Order: sequence, then structure tokens, then C-alpha cells
Amino acid sequence: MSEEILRVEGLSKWFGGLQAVKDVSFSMHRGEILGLIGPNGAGKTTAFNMIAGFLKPSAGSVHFAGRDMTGRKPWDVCKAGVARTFQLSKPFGDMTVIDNLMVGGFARHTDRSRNRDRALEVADFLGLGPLVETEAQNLTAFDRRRLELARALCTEPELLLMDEVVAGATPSEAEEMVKLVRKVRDRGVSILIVEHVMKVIMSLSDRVIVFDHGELIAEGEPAAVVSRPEVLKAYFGENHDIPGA
Ligand SMILES: Nc1ncnc2c1ncn2[C@@H]1O[C@H](COP(=O)(O)OP(=O)(O)OP(=O)(O)O)[C@@H](O)[C@H]1O
Repeated sequence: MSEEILRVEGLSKWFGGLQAVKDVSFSMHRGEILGLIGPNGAGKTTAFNMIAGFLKPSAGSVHFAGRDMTGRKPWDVCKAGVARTFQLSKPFGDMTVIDNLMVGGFARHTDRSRNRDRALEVADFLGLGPLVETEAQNLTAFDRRRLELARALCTEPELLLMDEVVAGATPSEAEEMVKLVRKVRDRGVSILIVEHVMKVIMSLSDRVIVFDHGELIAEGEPAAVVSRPEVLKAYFGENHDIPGA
């Protein structure tokens, strides 16, 4: 059995009277791609933000590589080796790709030449090599996504939290992004991915967990999980009638 990289136990979040995440527990092992799915408002982003340190849990714990990171700030979580991507990439538009990437590196190390080398290597790795001197504001939407992923990799993460990587992408861009995510995993980075596009989740994930109304309702191998009655009910309602099913 491979080593555990993430353990979430009894994680809960209240927003006033609304419990967005309810006593959720799961774990990930090193090198795994875990898909987190569920209908709108299921609590995926809230759980994600608690793991990344952007929201303080109301209850429960988050352990990363054996260290208790519960309620720690995003920069501490990042220093511990957890990076995240945002659905909406917001690079420093008037800075070049390489400078944007070096900002990512400085989150972890202050050594400028090490950060530059790392940034160049990551840019090459993700197909941004020819664009390193381009201002970020002149990149295509897809290259901005690459930049978002590259920026996260420059912090040298062991665990990468990815939020909706293909939202708004064309089918061929989505395919390209799936390949890039696999390449990142093949470098040894574990990946927790929140994604609405089922095709992407099904082809990328080793395992999926399903949230509904803040609860974890199913967990397992992708094809088996998405055909479970409780998962179909969460997505399509009680009297679901799926064409072709
Ligand atoms: N800061 C907040 N204050 C109050 N309620 C919130 C806050 N953030 C989220 N919620 C509520 O918590 C619930 C879970 O939201 P969350 O965004 O985590 O769901 P989600 O599964 O990520 O949804 P989506 O797929 O639409 O992004 C929703 O009812 C949402 O309205």
C-alpha cells in the first residue's frame, strides 16, 4: 500500500445556519488522481478551500503528509507542499510568462536563479517554452490555463488541488489539458481535482468521491461510482430517466 498524502477527517463548515460541508472524511495516497464531483452547491469548493487554507473549518481536521494543517493559512499550506489552481486564471498581465512563474517559485524559495531554472523547466514541460518572454495578457485563454498550472508547479508541490481545469475549453483543449494533468501526475504529484465535465473526470481519476448536500455519498472507481443509484439520484433527482442508460 502506498503512502498516504492527504487525510481529511470529520471536515465540516457552517456559513451561519447553513452547513455547506458535513462531517466529511476521505484520504488520498501519493501519486493518486482523486476526482471530487457532485451537483451545484454540494460543498466541493468549500471543502477544497478548507484543504487549501482559504477557509477555516468549523470542525474536523486536514493532515498533509502526516502533518496537521487544519486551519493553517494558504501560504503555510503552500510551503508544506500543497498548491492549487483557480478556475479563473488571473496572471499579472503586464508581466512576462517567466516572471509570473518566478512569482510562484518565490512562494517557496527565495533563491532567484533556482527559481528561474525551475520556471524555465516547468514552462518547457507544459509547452510554454516559446512563450516565456510573452506578456501574460497576450496569451490565448488556453495558454493562460497552462500558465495557471505552471505557476502552481513552480511552488514544487507534492499535492495539487485543481479547480475546474476545462471550464469553457474547446473539446480539443480539454483533451490537451487532460494530457497535461497526466504528465504532472507522472512527475509524482498527487492531484485532487474538482471538475464538472464528466468525461474529464472519468478519464483522469483513479478514484472519485461524490458530494451531495455537503455529505460524501459515494467513493470508489469512477465507472462504478457514477452508476450507483444514490449518485444518479443526486444528479438527476428521484425519477431520473437518462437517455441511452
Ligand atoms: N462564503 C459563503 N457564505 C455563505 N454560503 C456559502 C459560502 N460559500 C458557499 N456557500 C454555500 O455553501 C453551499 C456549498 O457551496 P459550494 O460552492 O462549496 O458548492 P460546490 O459544490 O462547489 O458548487 P458548484 O459546483 O456550483 O461550484 C452552497 O449552498 C453555497 O451557497
